[in-house]
Amino acid sequence: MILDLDIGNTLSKWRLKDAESSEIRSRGAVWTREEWRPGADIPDLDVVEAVRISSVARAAVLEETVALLRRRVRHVHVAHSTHEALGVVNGYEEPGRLGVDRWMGALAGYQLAGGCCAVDCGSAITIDFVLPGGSHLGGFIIPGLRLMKESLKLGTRNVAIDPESEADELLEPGRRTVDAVNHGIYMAAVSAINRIYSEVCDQQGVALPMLLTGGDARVVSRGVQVPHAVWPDMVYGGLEACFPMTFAERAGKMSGAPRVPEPVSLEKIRAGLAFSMLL
Ligand SMILES: Nc1ncnc2c1ncn2[C@@H]1O[C@H](COP(=O)(O)OP(=O)(O)O)[C@@H](O)[C@H]1O
Ligand SMILES: CC(C)(COP(=O)(O)O)[C@@H](O)C(=O)NCCC(=O)O
Ligand SMILES: [K+]
Repeated sequence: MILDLDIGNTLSKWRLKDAESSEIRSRGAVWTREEWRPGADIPDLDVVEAVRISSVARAAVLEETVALLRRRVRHVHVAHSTHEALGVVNGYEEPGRLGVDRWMGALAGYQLAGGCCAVDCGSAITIDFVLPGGSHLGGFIIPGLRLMKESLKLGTRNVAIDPESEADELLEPGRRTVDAVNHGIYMAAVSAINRIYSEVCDQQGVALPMLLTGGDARVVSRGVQVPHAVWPDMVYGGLEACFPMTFAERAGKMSGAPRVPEPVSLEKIRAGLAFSMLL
């Protein structure tokens, strides 16, 4: 089995992938913390022959995790943000400082769709752009839904947005604090994504397919008007592309990759932008 680990600021996600069949056998998530203690929510390492890790947690968390895994598993691969990989050139002045989850998402998006806009809705919402030739432009970082809510300190932190709620409801004015906050942060997130996408496509003169991932991707997806696909395993897709192990991976296949969404024309994007400026 291959153990893929995506350690975020909030949650450490894992999945076990069969090295022979490329099937995903199990998956889970635990709160990101200093140590991995064996327990019901942690995979059994006895069946693991290789690990691939993307981590944006504090260095100590990664070091502890890697030290523990190296005692039990032969192959441990840790992803890093580099100047160039798989045809993508990192847009950061200091490439190593780009969050490796963003880099994995950008690489996966490029491998799937060519140029793309990769959006990761986790603790932070990150919006990264890669042009069709492989040039990563950099991106945007805003607080994620939960962080925005906590920063208001209005006592609404424990009332999460119902992931099943419809965008229409979430975009109405709230008539209680908790709704005013939930609808406000939702509007902030989806309007930022819509606007940033249009601005950058306009600047670059290209309509890019958008891919969405992260813990809040599904609910955010409902409010994003830009045609897009939700790809929960996008960060894992970057790990697969960087460290291919299975037959399917060596052939360039990434698990759970969606169909590439067809972007609307650049003219439409520009018309939408011009219209929003007039209001
Ligand atoms: N079951 C869940 N447990 C915790 N957070 C969840 C859950 N479902 C959705 N979320 C949302 O997803 C976010 C975490 O998403 P994730 O992509 O794992 O973030 P990160 O990579 O920063 O750890 C939380 O901030 C929260 O808003
Ligand atoms: C921006 C992030 C905090 C997002 O992390 P996440 O929400 O996935 O936990 C992470 O990618 C990070 O720590 N990046 C380093 C700074 C940068 O990318 O510029
Ligand atoms: K994120």
